Amino acid sequence: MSYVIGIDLGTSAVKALLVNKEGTVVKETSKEYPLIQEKSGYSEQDPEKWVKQTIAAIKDLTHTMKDADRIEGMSFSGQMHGLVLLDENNKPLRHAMLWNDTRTTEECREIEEKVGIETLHSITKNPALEGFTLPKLLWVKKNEPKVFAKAASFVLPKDYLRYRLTGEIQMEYSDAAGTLLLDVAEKKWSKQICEKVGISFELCPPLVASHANVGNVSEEIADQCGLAASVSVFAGGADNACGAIGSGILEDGVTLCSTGTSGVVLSYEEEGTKDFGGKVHYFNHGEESAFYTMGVTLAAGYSLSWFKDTFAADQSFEQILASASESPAGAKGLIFTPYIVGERTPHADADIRGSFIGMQATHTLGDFARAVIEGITLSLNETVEVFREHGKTVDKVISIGGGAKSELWLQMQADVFNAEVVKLKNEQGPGMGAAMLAAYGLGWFPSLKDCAQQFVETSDTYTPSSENVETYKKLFNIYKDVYPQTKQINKELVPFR
Ligand SMILES: Nc1ncnc2c1ncn2[C@@H]1O[C@H](COP(=O)(O)OP(=O)(O)O)[C@@H](O)[C@H]1O
Ligand SMILES: O=C(CO)[C@@H](O)[C@H](O)COP(=O)(O)O
Repeated sequence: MSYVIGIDLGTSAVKALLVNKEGTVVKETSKEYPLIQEKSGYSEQDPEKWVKQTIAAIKDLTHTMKDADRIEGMSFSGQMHGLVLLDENNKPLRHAMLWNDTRTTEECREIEEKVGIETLHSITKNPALEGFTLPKLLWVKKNEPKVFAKAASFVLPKDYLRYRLTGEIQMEYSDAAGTLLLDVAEKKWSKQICEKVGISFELCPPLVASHANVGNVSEEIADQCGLAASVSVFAGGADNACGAIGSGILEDGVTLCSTGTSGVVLSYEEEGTKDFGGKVHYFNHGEESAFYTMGVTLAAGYSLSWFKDTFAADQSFEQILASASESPAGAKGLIFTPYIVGERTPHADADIRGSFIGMQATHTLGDFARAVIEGITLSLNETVEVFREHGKTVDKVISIGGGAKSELWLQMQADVFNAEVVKLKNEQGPGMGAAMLAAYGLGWFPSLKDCAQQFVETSDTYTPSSENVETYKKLFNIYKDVYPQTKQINKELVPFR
């Protein structure tokens, strides 16, 4: 039997899936790495750790295999937007600045001023947001001029990882869309934006399609990973594009909800010409010539991990979720807003911070845990609401990411979104999407849709409970009030951080 490997370079860990030609996940593994947060708003990672942990993960997959020489292809899914700035020898000049690093508010305003909000929107389809790559390039240029002077190119996290495995530098469209330098509809780097903001066009790497064969694993890496050097490497995609592919979101009508470190609600778009007024992101899909829109909650799983690490470090996620399930819908009047690193959708605000509202002496750890999960889900519902306001039907949601391991959370998503929520056999949609790009790139299937028919398998469906739907409708209205009520207070708290 032949195999492909799908690598998902997430924010909390790299996950590797070994998938056979029938679409069965034969083996999976994950290896963690830390976030580096030196100041409030800063979020970085060491690219060398991504490489080291990915090699260890692939080794985990291959070391007990007798037929590792039957692994034919490999592809990648990666956390989006992170700036990996490279010198002329393709060596990183500094740690990567990640998608949840929000230090670049000033640079966002500078982009708006120099490019013009309308021009920026017509070319990139998106507003200037702190998480995107261009503001990070400008921040380094301004604050670390000696580092920037040595820059020869920039790539995104999974592109750097792929470079280290193959020796070839490229970026593909679905991730390039999140840089704020791509003409999304034309699929080419925007000379106009580069010139207006003073970034050399030469820094932008060559662009390829997600399923493009970009080379082979180098002999040295193949040796370290227990692979044959003939393994073909395919470019891969942004984690959310890959999550969509791995969940079969390849046509209009089904919505994706991903609860990883970030939280995402995503919907397929055939064309790149619709206008959501910049309220949600609009990016190129990993399927050629397709697009998607999505809203992002910056700290989804991250809010739960923060809560666990800070208040219940001795408990597993399963134990925390079990105590949350003992608390009723509405957590006895306790509301949490997940703005612990600022927010993106629908409030692009780097200064906002989270709140627990309504604490009372009878609240238990379980009530707090429930409020955290509810707050994250209510935040994701703000994107569902934007989609519905723009005429999209949201009645079936495929749920992936770490949060989809929990039945309580899946049922809560059904109740809050008032939609059917479907769990896949494997919650690792992005890794599966990467494996599918390799399978399609190898020519195993005539299209990604054909591949999805074979590879994407659903398991359970969660239907909304009418009683909880009513409770969450009321709670959602109260939740939406917390942002405007705490915005100014948080601005005044900035100097204390
Ligand atoms: N058993 C569980 N139930 C619910 N959530 C979980 C569970 N295990 C992990 N998580 C959440 O999943 C998140 C990680 O999801 P993952 O999709 O792996 O993220 P990423 O791709 O960003 O690395 C963690 O932040 C954690 O909050
Ligand atoms: O910034 C975004 C999307 O715009 C995030 O969704 C990142 O792509 C990180 O994803 P996870 O590590 O949470 O999967």
